[in-house]
Formats: sequence, C-alpha cells, structure tokens
Amino acid sequence: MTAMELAVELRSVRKTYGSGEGTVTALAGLSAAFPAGSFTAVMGPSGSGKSTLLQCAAGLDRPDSGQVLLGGTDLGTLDEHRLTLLRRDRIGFVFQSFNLVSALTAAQNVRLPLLLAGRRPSEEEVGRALSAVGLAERATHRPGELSGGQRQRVAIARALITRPDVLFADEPTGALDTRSGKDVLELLRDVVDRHGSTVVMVTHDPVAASYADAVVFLTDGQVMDRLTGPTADQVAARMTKLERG
Ligand SMILES: Nc1ncnc2c1ncn2[C@@H]1O[C@H](COP(=O)(O)OP(=O)(O)OP(=O)(O)O)[C@@H](O)[C@H]1O
Repeated sequence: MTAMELAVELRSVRKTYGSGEGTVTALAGLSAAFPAGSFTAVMGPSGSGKSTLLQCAAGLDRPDSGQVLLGGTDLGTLDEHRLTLLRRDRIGFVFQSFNLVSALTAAQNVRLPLLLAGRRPSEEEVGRALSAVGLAERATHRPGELSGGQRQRVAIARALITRPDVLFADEPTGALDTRSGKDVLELLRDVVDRHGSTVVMVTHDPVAASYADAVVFLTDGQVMDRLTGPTADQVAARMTKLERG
C-alpha cells in the first residue's frame, strides 16, 4: 500500500506529559496506519494512550518525536496556522460529550464549521446534512430538546458538513444507551460504506468495535495487537487477554 492510500499514518510517535520524575509516557514510539475508506476502532485499557493517539493523529496535539501523516502531509512540517487550516478543512472530530453549542439550534450547530471557514452555507446544504443523520425534522431544536443519541447525530452532521478526509471519534457512544449507540454506530458505518470516508474511533465497547473493519489494541502507548473483520466476542476475548497482561 502506498502512502497516498493511507488516510492517516503514525510513525514511531512518542508523546509524554509532564517533566522530571512525574513524566508520563502516553505514546511510546507508536506506529499505526489507517487506510483511506476504512473504519478502525482503537481499544486498550484505561491510560493506554487511545485519546492521545487520536489527539496527535488529528493534529490537536503535537508529538515529542515521530511523524503523523495525513493524506501524505507530515503535520510536523506545518506551522500553527497551516495546521489549523488543515484541521478545519480535512478533519472532523466527534466527542463523547457531543460538544454542541447549547444556545444554538441543531441547524445552527451544523452550519457553524462552514461559517468559521468563511462560507455561507445554504439552508438546503444544512438540511441535507441533518437529513443524512435522520434529523431533518429537528433542525430548529436546541441540544437541550434532543436526546443523547440525537445530539450525537447532530455532532456527526456538524463534523461531516465540511466533507473531511478523516472523522475521529473519541468514545462517541460512551454516554449513550444501547439503542442510541447502535444508531450512531450504524451511521458511522454508513459514512464509510456509502461515502468512502475514513473513520477512526476510540471505544471501550467490544460491540461498538465490531462495527469497524479492524481493531487496533494499545497497551502502554504501543500497538500490541490487531484484528480484522472483528466480532464482538473476538474483541472481548482479546481485551481480556490484554488486561491480564
Ligand atoms: N494532559 C495530560 N497531562 C498529564 N498526563 C496525561 C494527560 N493526558 C493524558 N495523560 C496520561 O497519559 C496516559 C495516556 O492517556 P490517554 O488519555 O491517552 O489514555 P486512554 O487510553 O485514552 O485512557 P482512558 O481509556 O482512561 O480514556 C495516561 O497515563 C494519562 O494519565
């Protein structure tokens, strides 16, 4: 596989927090590749570096050493301004806690990234984005008037409206009940299958991971294992093995 067919690649990425005796190594020379058009789940015990991997891969944080490539662009070569533009134009991010603006309606939340990019999205464009996540009827509702699953779907519509190359999701179903979680996972699966997007999702849930094409398992800031075409049972068994060390 050539570099251009990889949506994201991390090469020997090292990331530490703090200094002196209190230094914590979050990523210990981690390498991982995420093919374009694929859905990958990232799993591992608490503190294994999953969120840090996502933050570095999305250009929200810079590694101490090693390289992060997004569609072949080495993020380390970009200054803050260019990194901000790249994040804005090519990356979508979805959080466990939705991070919607509570004073704005669903439609206003969804159009926000385009406004920030200096565009004036048409109502139709925003309507299409909300329809795509099954919320056409909820355009004028504020987050407080929506269920958790609906809020997350608004957040996904907001992340996708800029048509990013990669959508990063940090425990997107962590705050949802099983039914709403399933809707969100089916939506992410659909985004990959129908639109050829690339999704990288951190999760603790083997059932959520089973929606992905592959699962990458971390321990101590490194990739320890990998599964393709995972079933929930296989994922759970690997996690048990990892947690036992
Ligand atoms: N801002 C920070 N300052 C200091 N240490 C941090 C910071 N962020 C993360 N860490 C530490 O880095 C390590 C990796 O953290 P990270 O959040 O990436 O793990 P994780 O696998 O996502 O964990 P969890 O599943 O509990 O969310 C942990 O030991 C954590 O305590």
